[in-house]
Amino acid sequence: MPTIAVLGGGITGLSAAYYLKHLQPHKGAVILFEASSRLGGWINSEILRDGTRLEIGPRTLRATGAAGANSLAMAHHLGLENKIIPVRYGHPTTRNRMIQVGGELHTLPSSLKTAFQTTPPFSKPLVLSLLHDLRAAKVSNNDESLYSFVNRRFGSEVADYIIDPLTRGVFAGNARELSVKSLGKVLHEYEQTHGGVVKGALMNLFTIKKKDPLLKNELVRKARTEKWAVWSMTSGIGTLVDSLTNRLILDGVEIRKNSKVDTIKSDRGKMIIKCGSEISIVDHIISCLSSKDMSSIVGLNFQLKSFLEKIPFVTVGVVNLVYEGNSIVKQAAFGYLVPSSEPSNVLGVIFDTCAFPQENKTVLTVMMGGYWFNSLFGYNPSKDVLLNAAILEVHNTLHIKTEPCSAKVSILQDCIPQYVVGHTEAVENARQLLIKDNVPMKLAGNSYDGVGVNDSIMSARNAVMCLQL
Ligand SMILES: Cc1cc2nc3c(=O)[nH]c(=O)nc-3n(C[C@H](O)[C@H](O)[C@H](O)COP(=O)(O)OP(=O)(O)OC[C@H]3O[C@@H](n4cnc5c(N)ncnc54)[C@H](O)[C@@H]3O)c2cc1C
Ligand SMILES: C=Cc1c2[nH]c(c1C)Cc1[nH]c(c(CCC(=O)O)c1C)Cc1[nH]c(c(C)c1CCC(=O)O)Cc1[nH]c(c(C)c1C=C)C2
Repeated sequence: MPTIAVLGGGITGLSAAYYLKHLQPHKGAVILFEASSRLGGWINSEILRDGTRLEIGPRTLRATGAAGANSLAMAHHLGLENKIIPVRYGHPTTRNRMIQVGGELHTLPSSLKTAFQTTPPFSKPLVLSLLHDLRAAKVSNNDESLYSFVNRRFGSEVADYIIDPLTRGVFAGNARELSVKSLGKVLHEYEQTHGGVVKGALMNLFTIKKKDPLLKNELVRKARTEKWAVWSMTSGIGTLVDSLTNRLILDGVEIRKNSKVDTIKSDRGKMIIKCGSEISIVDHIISCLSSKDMSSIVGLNFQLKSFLEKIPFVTVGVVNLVYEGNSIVKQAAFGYLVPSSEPSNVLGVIFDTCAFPQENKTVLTVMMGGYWFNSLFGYNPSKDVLLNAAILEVHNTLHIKTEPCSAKVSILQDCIPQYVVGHTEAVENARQLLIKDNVPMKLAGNSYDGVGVNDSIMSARNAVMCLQL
């Protein structure tokens, strides 16, 4: 029976081990290596002594799309449905997403009605940007930056006030450097195939779509019927990690914590893993490490290393602020994002307790830095600098004068990979190289096929599906 090693105990690694046992299902040994003493990677739900729940990493999973359905199906199989808290379309956090321009908060248009109105900071109704796209000439290219694509097709206001802040609110990144082909694949395809985004979207209406087989899943159907937009769990996203871990233990997966893989190499169809003084020889590896960590362990395979090294990462400062009382923030909203044109060190602020209320507490999360982290805060800022910046931000923008009753500051070093122009090809080249050299290894995780939790789980599933055992 072949032995499979899963590298990394973040959500991708845990999901890969889960799919090995439940999708294929693999009868041989599965060993999971995790460098640290805890599982979950960037997923980090914390419960304070007074019971207040904080999320330092991800806080919601999208319920929509194929990857959204896939995660829900996994949650269903893990028996988590009673612990899920959905946020339905129509809830203020799905309608009210704000941006800060000139120090003022503005709600982004979120309905057909508001798209026909002129709402500041826009100088004209958003619907006119669709006409801009219909009139804009097609430019044939293989990839370009998200900003330049949107600026060309929809105009500068959509690029500056929607795409720029949204790129900060998902990638903590710079829309002028990130790839439209990787992040807006469909938009890029519509222009290349149909000459424009609106034209492509209209053509798409007439194509027959395959029914997603996951729609048979009870929880997926419930989410569709009840119009869930996003979801979390009663004790936070960490519950997914705990539940997966328990399942893997029952499935007989060998979980090795505190086991940092130092090097891996391929030798006559096997993979050799060096971890401290221990050597393990396995038949296949599913790497669920970030490309950055992976590049430091691939040893002599310089070509693979050079592909992996080219994917940049950004650091995010996360400050969770807790206040006594429920009426600290006046606006009922998801939160707000700050476009890069604003003179601010803040990327955005999430109003956590608006989506997921907690008894007599208001929780806000201020996210800072990202692509601009080092230029704003230097290489080793003290946590006090970030805390003070966060308190000043909510004081100035949300007019919160009271002191938080507790706060948590985290500096998440190199936490979000940046899919820069050319990313899709670089990933494809890295995967092809492994196939060409007969290296029995798959690459999964948020460095390659999407940065969300859903994408990570889906990439684990795809890696397992591609295994030929
Ligand atoms: C601040 C923040 C907010 C986010 N918000 C959301 C959100 O709201 N919704 C959403 O869907 N997504 C969100 N994300 C993204 C999501 O958290 C990540 O995409 C996802 O957690 C990545 O999981 P992963 O398993 O691929 O990687 P990781 O979590 O990075 O896991 C990799 C694991 O590998 C281990 N490791 C590293 N090197 C080695 C080694 N040499 N040997 C063994 N183990 C090693 C690490 O310790 C780690 O546990 C957010 C991310 C951040 C940082
Ligand atoms: C301000 C910085 C950040 C905020 N969230 C993140 C950063 C860097 C990280 C992040 N947020 C989401 C994802 C997953 C995306 C996915 O593929 O599912 C990641 C990596 C979720 C998300 N955040 C926003 C949107 C529109 C989404 C997509 C899912 C959804 O519709 O909810 C916007 C947003 N992010 C932040 C704020 C303050 C904000 C909008 C007001 C914080």
